[in-house]
Amino acid sequence: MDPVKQKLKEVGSKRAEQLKRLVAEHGNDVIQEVTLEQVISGMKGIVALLTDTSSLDPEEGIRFRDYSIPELRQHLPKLKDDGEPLPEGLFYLMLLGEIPDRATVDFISRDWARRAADIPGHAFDVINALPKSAHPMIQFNTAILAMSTQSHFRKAYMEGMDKKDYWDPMYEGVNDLISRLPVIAAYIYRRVFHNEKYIDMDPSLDWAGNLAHMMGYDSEEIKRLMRLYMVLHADHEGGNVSAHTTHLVGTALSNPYYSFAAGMNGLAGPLHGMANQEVMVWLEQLIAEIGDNPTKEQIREYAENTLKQGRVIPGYGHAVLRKTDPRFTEQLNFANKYIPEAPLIKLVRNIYEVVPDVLRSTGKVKNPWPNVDAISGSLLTSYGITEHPIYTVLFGVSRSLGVLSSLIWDRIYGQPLERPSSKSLEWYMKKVGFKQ
Ligand SMILES: CC(=O)SCCNC(=O)CCNC(=O)[C@H](O)C(C)(C)COP(=O)(O)OP(=O)(O)OC[C@H]1O[C@@H](n2cnc3c(N)ncnc32)[C@H](O)[C@@H]1OP(=O)(O)O
Ligand SMILES: O=C([O-])CC(=O)C(=O)O
Repeated sequence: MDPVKQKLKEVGSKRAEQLKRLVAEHGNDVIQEVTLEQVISGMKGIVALLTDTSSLDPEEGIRFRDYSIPELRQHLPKLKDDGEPLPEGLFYLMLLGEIPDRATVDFISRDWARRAADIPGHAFDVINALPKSAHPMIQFNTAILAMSTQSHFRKAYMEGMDKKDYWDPMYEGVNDLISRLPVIAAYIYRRVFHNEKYIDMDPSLDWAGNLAHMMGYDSEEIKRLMRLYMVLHADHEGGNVSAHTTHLVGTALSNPYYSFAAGMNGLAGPLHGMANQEVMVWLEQLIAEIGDNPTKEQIREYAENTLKQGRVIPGYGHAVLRKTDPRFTEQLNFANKYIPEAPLIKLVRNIYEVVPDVLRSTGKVKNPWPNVDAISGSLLTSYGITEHPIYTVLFGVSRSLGVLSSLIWDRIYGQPLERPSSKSLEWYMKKVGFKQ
């Protein structure tokens, strides 16, 4: 048996038992009070989900199974000592709660390369049936759904599998799906932006290195950047739109392809993953209007104008974070180390000095600081990956690591159908004694 799966079986059965006991012994304990405002403001701050893969602190940012990003970069296996951690290792950490050794990471790389070779031809046919002008996220999601014809989970369910074993076909499907996403993403990229000049997978490469290779980038620098990108975007606890949606749809026992496609539809929204493309549109407009070397005063004016038009400044603000996103900082450190003079990076740095003040002065923005999307596109563009519409697809490839390892755990825990209650405005008014 696959050693990762074997280990998961041992760890999983113990934790599933613990959860059962916890609910049996403490099911009626009160854990939180909820205000009307929390409900109406998008359930912010309401603890309502069980997710082990990562947790988010408003001040400190993300921790993957208790490891901060700098700690991950220190401890996860790398191809070279001065390189970036391999995303395969992060997948293992999120799935199993411990740092893998290099041999285990190599096993996952090889396993994914093997699985990626079996993508059904119709996944490419449905992409080809779409106009090239269809946004890459439309093409990406269509292909994900098309691949669900191969779902182990659906097959096992139809054959009447005992529900305590659901995690097993879910594990298989999740690994198939993760392994294939770089191939699909690169195919869409080459189709839309490089005249359909496709590049075959190199099964000797790691998962992220292969993505760079299939997109047409074989330099070590871009592979390193891709590994960093894939690690940083992988997870952000369970309440963000893509993770929550994947989980929600999964609770209906939809297969991993359906569940993940649902999450990706959320990622494609401009307030979530698509913000990485929106940032580039905002920057391009700024450059078109003012020039590529704007003063801080000009940036301030441009940002204020955006707000006057009733629009958001993309890449800034967050639903949970109340400080600069460490994923922004990590990318900025990377840029400062390798490409400090890149014009877009200079612009990002200048914007960082101006926009928080502009947002603070509105008096309503809860977090005026940059999030992950404020720099990711500028970094990719500075390395020559200039086609902005592909950025959310790259985010999606990375996000699969977190939300799909959580989906396996959902089935290990036997999480039931998610079904909160909804009430009318009249109900809320009555509940709090509101006088009309
Ligand atoms: C990977 C990710 O998903 S990271 C987030 C990516 N998204 C973006 O960068 C888009 C820009 N940012 C935003 O729109 C928001 O900050 C969000 C969607 C990320 C968070 O939204 P919320 O939790 O509702 O933010 P918050 O509670 O601070 O909102 C309060 C007000 O400030 C506004 N606001 C928040 N951020 C911004 C911003 N960057 N620019 C302008 N206004 C903003 C909100 O629109 C809201 O206005 P309203 O009361 O008139 O409706
Ligand atoms: O946490 C959130 O709501 C959004 C976010 O940054 C992410 O999903 O990466």
